[in-house]
Amino acid sequence: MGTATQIDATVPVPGVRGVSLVALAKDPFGYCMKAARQGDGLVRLGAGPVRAYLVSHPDYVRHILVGNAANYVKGSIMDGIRLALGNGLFTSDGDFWRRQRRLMQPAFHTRRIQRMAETVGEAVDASMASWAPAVANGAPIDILRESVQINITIILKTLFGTDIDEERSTRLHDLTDQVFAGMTRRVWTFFVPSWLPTPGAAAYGRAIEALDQEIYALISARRAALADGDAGEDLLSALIQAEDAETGERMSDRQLRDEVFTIFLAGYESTATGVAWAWHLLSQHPEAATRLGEEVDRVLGGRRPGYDDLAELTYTRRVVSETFRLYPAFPMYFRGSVEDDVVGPYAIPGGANIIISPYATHHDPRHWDDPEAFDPDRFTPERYDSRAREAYYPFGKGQRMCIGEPMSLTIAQLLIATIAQAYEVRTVPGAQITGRYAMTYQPKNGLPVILTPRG
Ligand code: HEM
Repeated sequence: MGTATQIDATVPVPGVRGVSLVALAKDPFGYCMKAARQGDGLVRLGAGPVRAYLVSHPDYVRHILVGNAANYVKGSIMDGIRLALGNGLFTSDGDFWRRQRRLMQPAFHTRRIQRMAETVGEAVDASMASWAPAVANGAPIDILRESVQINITIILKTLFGTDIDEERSTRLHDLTDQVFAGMTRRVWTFFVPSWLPTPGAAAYGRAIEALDQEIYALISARRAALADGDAGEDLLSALIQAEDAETGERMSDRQLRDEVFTIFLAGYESTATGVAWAWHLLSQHPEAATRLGEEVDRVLGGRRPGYDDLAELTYTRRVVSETFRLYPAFPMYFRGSVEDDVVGPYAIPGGANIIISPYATHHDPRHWDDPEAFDPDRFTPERYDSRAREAYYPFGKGQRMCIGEPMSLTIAQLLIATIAQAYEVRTVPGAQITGRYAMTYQPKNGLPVILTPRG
């Protein structure tokens, strides 16, 4: 339980002004980002009885995620997400979450990530081979679609030890998109009266059920393989065998399903989208692409990058960091306050919905100079000072930080280095690129680029 705080602050949280509720209904993400520019990083959303707050000031974010984290649970906005993820690591709270995190953390150890680097190489090789005809003809390829294909291959191999054909991975991706769409619709329902029907509820239910069948089939195949003595180096085998150090307990089948569903959903589209946005940015900033190319040539001398090269690929890493600043894969995440609290000068009541937005912080000129500019050198040791660190949190903060961060950064760095080594990436003239929010922030209609082999 949170620490009860006497509210004696007198400053009411400012409400949103001059943005119509029609705008909220049409484009809730756009509404939230406009709202974030008002006030000083804590603003009350909606109107009437809605008790929802958008938080983007780094100090207030730190208070909620770190300083008084015990007062902020995942909250009721997550109810719609729980329909899909159940009581997995992303959605659970309290002692149950703590036990699961303790149980699962060892499965994300560095050795597994090192092994995963080989899988990254294989997946990107297969995709690059399939691009050859388009490259030869100067035809565009959709780098988002390709990045999704590569990342889904990596996560399935890492999670289940399974190679997967394109048809199945396309089916899994379609289902994931439907699940994300259902979650997104549910997330915004706290703005509307509870007696209104939620659009798309049946389709959401069907998508969860279909993805469930796929996940259960993959779990039972892995259980059978384990029973046959195939120890398996995959994440799922580690989760099946994980024992609580205090109680010796293992996870139930239902819990395994929730965790696997969570890792699958949290795990590939986020990284895939990030890598695709990186290529979009690089295609628009040839000077950055040239520096990247020079770095991979110098460090790798024509060899494929491996895990041990990552520390040397410092500019590549800065490109990844800057991409996740401009396009944090999860631009918003959610909490609910337990007791009344004081955040900065503001009174926040217990039972309120809280939206934390790294996207809003990362684009705020009060925290970043020229925030819309793509400038990887913001992340040089000289410039990435403590103020910038506070204002940067694509993977969260505090005890609920992303368990997959090292995995995701490794994949992103390796993919960007490998593609930079082989191609120059150019924009397609006339292509209009816009984003859309569907839990992750992704290009709306794909991301066409033209790849030219590097000399
Ligand atoms: C670009 C890639 C990714 C981004 C930006 C990202 C972002 C995040 C964020 C912001 C949170 C915290 C949410 C909160 O505080 O409510 C989180 C949690 C989580 N992420 Fe990621 N993530 C990424 C990739 C991954 C990958 C690759 C995996 C797994 C393989 C993963 C698994 C999880 C899990 C299980 C949690 C819940 C952790 C907990 O509450 O203990 N994520 N992620």
